[in-house]
Amino acid sequence: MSLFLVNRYLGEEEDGSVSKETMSKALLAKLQKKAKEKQKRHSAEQREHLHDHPAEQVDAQKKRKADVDGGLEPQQHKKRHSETVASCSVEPVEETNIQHQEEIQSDISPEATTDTLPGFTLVGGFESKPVPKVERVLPQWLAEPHVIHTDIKNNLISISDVPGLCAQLLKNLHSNGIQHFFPVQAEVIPAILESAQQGLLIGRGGYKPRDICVSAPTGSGKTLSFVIPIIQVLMDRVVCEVRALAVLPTKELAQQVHRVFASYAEGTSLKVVMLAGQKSFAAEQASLSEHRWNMRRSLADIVVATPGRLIDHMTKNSGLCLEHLRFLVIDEADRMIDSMHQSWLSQVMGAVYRSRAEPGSVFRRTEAACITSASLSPPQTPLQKLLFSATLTQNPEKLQQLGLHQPRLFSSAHGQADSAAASPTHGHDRFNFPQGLTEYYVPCTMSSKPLLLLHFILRMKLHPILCFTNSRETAHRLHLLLQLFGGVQAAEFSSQLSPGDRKKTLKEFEQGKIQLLISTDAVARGIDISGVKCVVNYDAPQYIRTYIHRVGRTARAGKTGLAFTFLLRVQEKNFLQMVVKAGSPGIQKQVVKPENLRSMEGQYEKALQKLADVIKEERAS
Ligand SMILES: Nc1ncnc2c1ncn2[C@@H]1O[C@H](COP(=O)(O)OP(=O)(O)OP(=O)(O)O)[C@@H](O)[C@H]1O
Repeated sequence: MSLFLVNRYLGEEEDGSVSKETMSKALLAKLQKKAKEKQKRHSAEQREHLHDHPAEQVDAQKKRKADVDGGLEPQQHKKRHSETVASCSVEPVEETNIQHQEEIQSDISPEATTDTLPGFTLVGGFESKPVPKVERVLPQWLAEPHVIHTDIKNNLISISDVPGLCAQLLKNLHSNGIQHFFPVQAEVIPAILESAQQGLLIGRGGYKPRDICVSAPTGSGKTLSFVIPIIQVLMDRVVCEVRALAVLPTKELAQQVHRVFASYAEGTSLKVVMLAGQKSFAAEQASLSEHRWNMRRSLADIVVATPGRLIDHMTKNSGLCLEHLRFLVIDEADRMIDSMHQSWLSQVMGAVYRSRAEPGSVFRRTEAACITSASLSPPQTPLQKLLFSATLTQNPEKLQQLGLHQPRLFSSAHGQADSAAASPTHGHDRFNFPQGLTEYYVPCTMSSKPLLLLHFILRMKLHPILCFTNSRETAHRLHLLLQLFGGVQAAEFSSQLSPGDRKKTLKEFEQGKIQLLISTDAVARGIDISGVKCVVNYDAPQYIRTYIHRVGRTARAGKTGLAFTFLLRVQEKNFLQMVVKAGSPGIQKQVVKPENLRSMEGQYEKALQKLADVIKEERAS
């Protein structure tokens, strides 16, 4: 028995002799015939379409498969469908109804709907279409930088060939052993000098000078490319005010840059002050300014600071006045962008544009905004940002956080015309590696790592070696283990050491008293240690930027150097891909045969046993 009974209007009964049943059957046969014809027509059309568009054939097959309920195969689906139908024991009348409904549904073809209902979008019928790849389009200043040569040795420029440097600076350069400028210096020094041609108070033509971004390999001499022009421009100042501020991510880097500024400011009246927590807060405050007869007098022309200490001085109102700031140097700029959450830049900008000068005065300062003829007319003291990094991001969104004004980019990563980096549409950042650097990876196991390191020092005599670990704990254990093994002058370096100990350790390493310095990434960036022949990544770095800065501690200033990265089997594929994608000229495999390590194994086992006791004792104390 059927669930529903549908009484259908069967037309006028012309002849009373024809029974209702006969008419039903006739109608059913007619409808079935019509449905079959329609089905045939539809499949013929589909075949024709797929023949014209073979690529869609695969999609159509996939779609057909996906359409099957619950992911069943077509056969199963058919079976289930027929079972369902059978279990309902549908009377012929209902069967007619089902077919009739199908017919009605198939009648609503997309064409028919859009034809009959113009302006309506048909929902459904989604098919995967090949979507054109979105290509990265960089702003022109990033896509077309001023190119810097990476080959230092063959592109030296005599210091006397760079115009605009005074006799005192040339003397200081000579006394620091510098006869030639490196390519980055030869490009960037004249650019900064040119932007200050009109003196300190106004930019070229009365306008704000363009900001400058520099992306050049590690050890290519970026420090002097801002130190020299800043000293040159500020040298003629009459009143002492803070006119240059260099911000660096770590205390060690701030000390290093402070030293360079101080040595080139010799023989001038410029005063360089460091705010990095090396001295007490009060001592730093006293070095910034003094008060006499109720007047503040600045004692600093150039301030070198870490962001944290800088904010301390600004918030505690310690006498740091930035209203006359002309140059803001952001060294290791990509790292500084990452620390932007500390909002140090917005605080600096706030202090710079807090000027009390009357509107229209030449000392008036307004932040660069949309350029109109009105906004350009009043001359004002300009602030120029100078950004430096070996791994400067090309991500405009990140750079945008720095609020750059019509920036100019000097970059070596775009140097080779055939390189993918030359393309502005390239999907990821590529960097240049120092020319004198040779990169190797060494396949290893966890237990063979210390033996490999010992092999490099004792057999291959590659010292001084700067060895990087990913954690303080690994650095400490490795140091203890090598001490227990004996025969190697090793030291460890991490943020756990006191500032004094850190300074002493670096000095001893530089003097050659330490053969192996085991360090965390505390010295990975910017630190310039002369004479490092070899860098060992005891733990493979996770990020390409970390790798570039670590290996960049060797092969500096046009010299040669070796970098070895110990890789576990599981790390090999990803690590090598990462390095090649970043633009490495090539990383070679260096296999150390197990028999080369065998003779050290006995002594190493003993050292390992002792290490367990030492660590226990350390934990207990
Ligand atoms: N013109 C030059 N002649 C000789 N030596 C130079 C010259 N310029 C810089 N150097 C030396 O090159 C070394 C590297 O310079 P610097 O530290 O400025 O490199 P960098 O590009 O800042 O590197 P990083 O990206 O690692 O910070 C330093 O020891 C520096 O004294």
